[in-house]
Amino acid sequence: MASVTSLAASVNQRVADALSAALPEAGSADPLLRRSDRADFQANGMLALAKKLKGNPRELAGKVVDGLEAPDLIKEIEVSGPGFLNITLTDEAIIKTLAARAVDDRLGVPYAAESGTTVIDFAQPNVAKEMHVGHLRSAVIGAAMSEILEFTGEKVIRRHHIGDWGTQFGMLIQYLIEHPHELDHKGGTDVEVSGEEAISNLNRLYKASRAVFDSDPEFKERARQRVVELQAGDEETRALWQRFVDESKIYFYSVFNKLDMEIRDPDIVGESGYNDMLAETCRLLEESGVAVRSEGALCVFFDDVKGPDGNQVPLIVQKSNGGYGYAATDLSAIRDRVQNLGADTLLYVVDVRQSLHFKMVFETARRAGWLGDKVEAVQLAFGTVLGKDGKPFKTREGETVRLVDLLDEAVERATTVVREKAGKVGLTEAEIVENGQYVGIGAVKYADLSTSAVRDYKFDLDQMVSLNGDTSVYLQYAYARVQSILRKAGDAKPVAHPELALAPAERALGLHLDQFAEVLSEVAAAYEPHKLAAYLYQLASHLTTFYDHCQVISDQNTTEVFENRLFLVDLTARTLHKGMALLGIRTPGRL
Ligand SMILES: NC(=[NH2+])NCCC[C@H](N)C(=O)O
Repeated sequence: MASVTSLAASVNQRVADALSAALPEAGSADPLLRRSDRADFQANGMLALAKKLKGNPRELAGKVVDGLEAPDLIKEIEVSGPGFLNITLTDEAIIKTLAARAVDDRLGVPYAAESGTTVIDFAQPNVAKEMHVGHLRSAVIGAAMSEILEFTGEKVIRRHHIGDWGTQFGMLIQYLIEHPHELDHKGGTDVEVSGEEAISNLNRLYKASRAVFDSDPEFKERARQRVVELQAGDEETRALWQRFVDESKIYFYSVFNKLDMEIRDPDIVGESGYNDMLAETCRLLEESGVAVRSEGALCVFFDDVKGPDGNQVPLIVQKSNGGYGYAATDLSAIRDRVQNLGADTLLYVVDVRQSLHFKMVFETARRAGWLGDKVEAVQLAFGTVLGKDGKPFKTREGETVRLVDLLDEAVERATTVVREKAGKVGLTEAEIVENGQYVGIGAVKYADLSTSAVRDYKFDLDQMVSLNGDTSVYLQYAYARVQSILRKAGDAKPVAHPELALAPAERALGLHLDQFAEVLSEVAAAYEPHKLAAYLYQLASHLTTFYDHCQVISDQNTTEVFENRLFLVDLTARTLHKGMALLGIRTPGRL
């Protein structure tokens, strides 16, 4: 696998060389190269540099032009405005670079120069509870980030920090002890249980136990005692707890399956997985003085975290009754992930409403020395999913919307859209059903991934499955259209012909294709998958313009033009496919 130097990087290097030759005292100044409308690229670096060295920017730019020798790469370079450089590349350089990208499925994307181990915490629903849209966001964004990081060479360890511990389990387990057959499935233990059955079982049990808990003080007390036994590792209690976890996993897997997402069992390490570390975590914090006792509770204080009354609001790692909460678990998880899993980066894909929690947890871990001086802890925070009306997403009855219902509806709408066009392509019923799934689930994922994560976004199915605009189905159709051209081309192979003169639409498409690697490395570095979505959308738009101006299959074309255009659309299809796959979205060949 050869990693390919992008056109932008090549040009940048040549301009930088010419710049330091023209002005040795400039050292290794950055030419600040950008894509431009006026030419292919514009370099703005001469302005700042001339200002710094008290020279004339146009003069300096002129010297750079005179000293630049790159006939293979640069067709035209001129000084413009107050001292910009407008740079136009040769057609040959564009096609040659793309040909180098096309050799294998890495598409010339290099492995990151500095890669390490990232432990990514995402897709973390709660046991015995229905999944909601917030869990969708974490799953979709986290899965995409994992794939992207892995593709750029990072070692990625996935952790699904499911909520499987805490006081409500005392209530559930105690209820199950008193009503032993409530979780049973008709037909014995080895019947196949569906996700639907599993969640309805759990919902029923939750409601029933809650009712007793609220009305019967003695039950409440027994439930409290049960938590203690659970946390102390009592065998019978543990076994019953395990049944809740197993039943929930059946449900989680069915939802993830619907989402066309693979979640591996060993990667599910819930809150309970850190139980044995909690006491030690607290002891270390207390001994080092990072945490102090305050009214019986073990607390960490922060100068800049204050409540409305002006008093500091601490992070509570152990409650005054001795119980450990969410923070103690997260701190223990950090110790595990750094010390045992060797993480250099801890990435948390969690709702922005938990930002204060993570800020305090990270700071505590830092004070305790658990992050060393090189481990980075980052929350990739996402905003709230809103309804069409812009208000938090609820049913008309004011309840949280069930994730599965949403997904089913998305697939249903998408299937209608697919069916309307199916005749033209000659899809079979089975293909319509399959494509409906790919389009519906893709639509939900793409809507989530195409806006900056931290912003709230509106869950609007009509918009999501629209054929026009920034939607996954638009991209999927673009992909399918290329596949149809490639099928029509029959045995003809895509061949790059660097000697050809390119039409403007070909150049624009080509230059955009070449940016794939750079976009990916940006996305990986800044944890911004929406930039990959934007890139792919622009790619599809360039493709559309290309179709409008350049026919691939036409009597007017020479064999070389035909093969070269085939080459361009084929590389576009492969780039779309790869990019969409990284986002977790399928690209059917016929749509
Ligand atoms: N390490 C973590 N705290 N991860 C986030 C867990 C999210 C939590 N289960 C929730 O549903 O809100």
